[in-house]
Amino acid sequence: MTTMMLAEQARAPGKVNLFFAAGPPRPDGYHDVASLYCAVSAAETVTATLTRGDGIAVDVAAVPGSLLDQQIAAGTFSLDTVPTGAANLAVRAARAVLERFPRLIGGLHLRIDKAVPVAGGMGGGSADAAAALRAVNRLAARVSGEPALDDDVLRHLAAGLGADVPFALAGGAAVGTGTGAQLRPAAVGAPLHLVLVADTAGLSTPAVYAELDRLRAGADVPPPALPPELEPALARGDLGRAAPLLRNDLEPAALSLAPHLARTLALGEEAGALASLVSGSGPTVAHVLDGAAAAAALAERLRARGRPALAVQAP
Ligand SMILES: C[C@](O)(CO)[C@H](O)COP(=O)(O)OP(=O)(O)OC[C@H]1O[C@@H](n2ccc(N)nc2=O)[C@H](O)[C@@H]1O
Ligand SMILES: Nc1ncnc2c1ncn2[C@@H]1O[C@H](COP(=O)(O)OP(=O)(O)OP(=O)(O)O)[C@@H](O)[C@H]1O
Repeated sequence: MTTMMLAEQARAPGKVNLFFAAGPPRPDGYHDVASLYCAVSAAETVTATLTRGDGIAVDVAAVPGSLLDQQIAAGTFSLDTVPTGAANLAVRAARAVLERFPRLIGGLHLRIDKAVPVAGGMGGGSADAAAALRAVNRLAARVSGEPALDDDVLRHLAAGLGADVPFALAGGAAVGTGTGAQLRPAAVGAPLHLVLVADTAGLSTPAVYAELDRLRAGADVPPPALPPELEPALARGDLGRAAPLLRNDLEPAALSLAPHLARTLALGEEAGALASLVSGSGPTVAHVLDGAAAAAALAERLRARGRPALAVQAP
């Protein structure tokens, strides 16, 4: 007798924000942003399997050699801290899809193979949500015989799950406006070579935004916008021109909450990086290197000194 494994798998990338400007706080607690999102070659994988039960069970594992895996090996992170219940973004994503397939009976098992640091500013949870949307959509359609949700519906569900989830669904490079969920594709002429350096602790995204508001209290904050020259320079693959324009408004706030990040940022200058910046709300730091060999060498040197570090390509 053969058993048919009813499983579907999907991947979604972690991200860095090559440029990130945030406006003043809005009445709803969010901030309007201008974000140049760029996917990195460190990705999350979600495998959705149909079960006989009726709940959603979650198993989380670290991808061998990933930044997350290095953090676990260094003893600075434990997978036990990742929620496996309704607070997990992949579970929320799965639920959002299942609501659209009301006739489907059965439970779900989600296996999440994580590569991206947790609460690291790289949108790991958002990538899990995006991958779960796709995997559960395909599984539900297969099992129910109904048509799969189209991309417009998936994008709508993604926006309801978090500001970074639509980008995780789209991948590549994109400019995000509004809360970051409104996207248009951006051109990157030559992939960037980054070294990502993980930190010993995570930073809470709302806490970093709150610190930004505190640091800017009383100041006149301009509406968020990308420098006009940045996109054309990146599209041409002109890193010499683009690198000095890279900036993250959340970096001073992340540094205020985690002052030791100044040291991690300084590692880039010592290594001849073209730019170094905190990724999103931090604390992961991204160094932009001039080529794959330079990136691999820096990552190797940092790992030899016990720092979780990884050379990646973006996008
Ligand atoms: C820092 C970034 O990762 C940069 O891409 C994002 O702005 C954060 O995206 P995210 O984690 O998907 O954010 P959400 O889960 O939607 O929101 C978490 C919290 O971050 C703050 N938040 C988020 C996005 C935004 N444009 N303004 C905000 O003020 C709010 O306090 C919100 O309650
Ligand atoms: N699938 C998930 N993986 C990791 N954390 C999750 C997940 N679902 C929910 N969380 C919760 O969300 C918090 C932030 O996780 P996440 O790794 O997405 O942060 P982040 O990468 O800094 O987010 P962002 O860059 O979007 O601000 C975690 O501390 C955890 O409690």
